[in-house]
Amino acid sequence: MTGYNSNGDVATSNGNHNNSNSNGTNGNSNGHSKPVEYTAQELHTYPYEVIQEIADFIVKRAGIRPKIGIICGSGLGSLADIIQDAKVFEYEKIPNFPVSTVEGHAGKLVVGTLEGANVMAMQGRFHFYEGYPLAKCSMPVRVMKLCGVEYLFATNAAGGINPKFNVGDIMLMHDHVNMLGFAGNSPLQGPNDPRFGPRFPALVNSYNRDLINKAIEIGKTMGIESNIHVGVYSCLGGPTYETIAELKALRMMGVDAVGMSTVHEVITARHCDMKVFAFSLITNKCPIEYSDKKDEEANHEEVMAVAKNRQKACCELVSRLICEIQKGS
Ligand SMILES: O=P(O)(O)O[C@H]1O[C@H](CO)[C@@H](O)[C@H]1O
Ligand code: HPA
Repeated sequence: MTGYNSNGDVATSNGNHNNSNSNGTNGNSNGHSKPVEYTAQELHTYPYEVIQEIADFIVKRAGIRPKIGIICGSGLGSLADIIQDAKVFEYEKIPNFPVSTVEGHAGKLVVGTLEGANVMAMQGRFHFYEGYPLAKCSMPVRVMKLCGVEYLFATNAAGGINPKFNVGDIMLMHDHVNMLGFAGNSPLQGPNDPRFGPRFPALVNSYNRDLINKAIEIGKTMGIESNIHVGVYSCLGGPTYETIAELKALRMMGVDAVGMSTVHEVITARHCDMKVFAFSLITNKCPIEYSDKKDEEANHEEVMAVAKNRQKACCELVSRLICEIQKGS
């Protein structure tokens, strides 16, 4: 495991310290100072110091402090491809960063500019079903915060439960139902570090109303107003897609779209007082009646194919919203 010595230098697991070496890490070459090994428990909850070290690693090499953080959903990695003057960090080369294991999540952090704003984008997020605890899944949001990010743009691919939604539509999230939270699981579980935020954060108005309204207006000028909705997202643990009974229950609870991500990222972002904008690309319609139709079964290939098809519209929405933020700053 990569660790740090008492000078804050990066060291590799064999104890040899690298000095601006090929894997992008930095440190002494004398080999005398002992690397700090973080325990599995420490990396379970990611202490402030580890997050700070990761943020410093990125900012130092990117040479800029990003203001907007983007998390690309399944098949939506192209949101990061439109970033200019990009510096790309493979997750494997960032000390103490988890690795992406899901198809459609490249595992790269891209830092650069978009519409004149400094941005950082995750091409690949971490999901609970990959075996990561929620604190680890959303740890990059805290890294973003300590890099200087003020706005989180979280995107996802999701199944449409609201019968009015069609495949390819975009649902601007204005609220969520935290099913993992119902089951007693939270990214904020464990000791609270007040340097990030309060022990008991409120989550009403988590989704920035002003940004939602701006996105609706942008949708109109793009001529896609009939494909844009505002609704409630729910995150389940996955990796199974939902049963009909579960989908019926979610619909009764007022859920419009379902996925396996985003909610823990939003919770983490709101805890450290970031402004949040999030949307779901509806990649499949969820059945809420029993039938034998095979084509009603969700599958990840279809999810990614739809996302690829709609990436242009998603990129335009994100770019133009960032442009609006820039106008106001
Ligand atoms: O939420 P994102 O990462 O977009 O991915 C969605 O797509 C995958 C299922 O096809 C799940 O990981 C679900 O959460
Ligand atoms: N359910 C859960 N997650 C998803 C879906 C779905 O139908 N589509 C894309 N991600």
